Amino acid sequence: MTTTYVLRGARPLGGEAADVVLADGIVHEITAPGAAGVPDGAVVVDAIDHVLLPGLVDLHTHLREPGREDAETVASGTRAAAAGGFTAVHAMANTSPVADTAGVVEQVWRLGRQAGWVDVHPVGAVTVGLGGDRLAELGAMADSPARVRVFSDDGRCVHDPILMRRALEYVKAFDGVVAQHAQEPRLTEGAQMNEGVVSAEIGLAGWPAVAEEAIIARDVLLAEHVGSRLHVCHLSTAGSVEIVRWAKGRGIDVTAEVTPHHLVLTDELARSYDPAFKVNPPLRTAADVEAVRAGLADGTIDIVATDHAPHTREDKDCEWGAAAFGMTGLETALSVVQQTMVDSGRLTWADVARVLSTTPARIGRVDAEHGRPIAVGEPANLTLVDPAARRTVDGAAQATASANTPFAGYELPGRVVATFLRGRATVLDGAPVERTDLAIEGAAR
Ligand SMILES: NC(=O)N[C@@H](CC(=O)O)C(=O)O
Ligand SMILES: [Zn+2]
Ligand SMILES: [Zn+2]
Repeated sequence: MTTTYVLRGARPLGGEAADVVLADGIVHEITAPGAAGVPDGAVVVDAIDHVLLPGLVDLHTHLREPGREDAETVASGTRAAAAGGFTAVHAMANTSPVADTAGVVEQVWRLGRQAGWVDVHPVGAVTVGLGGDRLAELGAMADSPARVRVFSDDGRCVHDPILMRRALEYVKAFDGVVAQHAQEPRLTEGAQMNEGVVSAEIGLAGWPAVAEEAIIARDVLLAEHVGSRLHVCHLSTAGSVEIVRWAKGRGIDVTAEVTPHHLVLTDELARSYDPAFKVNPPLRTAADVEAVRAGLADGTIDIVATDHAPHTREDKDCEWGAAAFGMTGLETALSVVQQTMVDSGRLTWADVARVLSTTPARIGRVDAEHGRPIAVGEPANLTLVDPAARRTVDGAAQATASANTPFAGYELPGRVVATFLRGRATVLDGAPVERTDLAIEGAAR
């Protein structure tokens, strides 16, 4: 038996207040505020002035299992995801072994089900071992119980144009998408940060914007040529926004994501030589930050994806040059979007639902369950947010197993009060709810 929840006075998509009743895994009833009855045993959640969103969907998460369980596991990463308001994540393929076979993607998918925090949708590698020279068994991964629809060599760029072309052609058969990590490898050899004034002044090898833009330009043309769909991972430069805008104007089937960190942080932070700010693609300039915000506001950039990239202390607490690229993001994403886009008036909460739930669910083809309208009969995958709350980020206090947040010590707006996965609370009163029903739910499925 699942608990019934009465969300008293919530504002679906930031609109008019309502009572929203969750029962039997679905949205059971939506009434005027204060009007919903409370059945025996139901839990009433004070949701006055809280925004109710469809559960967030991350198209770009690194869960590190198998292989780097010292940095994150499927269980710890998905617990962090629930704490951040997510109900589904797409787990990137750059694990060890690489998720390039039906066996590995099925393993990750099963670990996600066992953990039960969010729905885990494995991303399949495009090439064997991310090696960039042979296509992986894309069809077998698509046909596996994990039903893979997103394919990516993320961490590496699918550089060979003939392989990229074949991948784009191949995934059409099962309505898949290739998610490209756009990084021209020759132009970025040894690169440590954005190429520009700051890299020149502090003497770190630079990574030019054109290394990203050249690949995006090539790939949108390839996608047009073969009539396939393309997704651009973690777009980070003003020029990339222009290329995607041009491609969409031409009718090319391309979607693009921006990370929370590229919406707010700049390469000025590298002056600290703090590897917390070392990430791929690198933090760019203030002009790029403004361009990606404008691109997200006008719909050129379709979604926000976290690129949650946990790393151990050994891999991060060292000198800049030796440190790993990447930052955690699941537990700060919504707050950063609120601060940069909602509180500044550039997006409404309905837009936030679109860029963090509805559209990522559609791109990843998980939209039968996730990113649904908040309406009676729909699956109760929901996130309740208190936008008036403020909190100071403490890396050590987060649910992720790694502490490499770039936002340590930042005061951010908004707090995830509750997350519901098929009507079950994974987060309540802002804290993850440990499952007591594992055996029962496992059997029921
Ligand atoms: N973003 C990063 O800096 N690192 C990612 C890889 C990637 O997303 O390219 C990682 O796996 O650590
Ligand atoms: Zn990447
Ligand atoms: Zn990534």
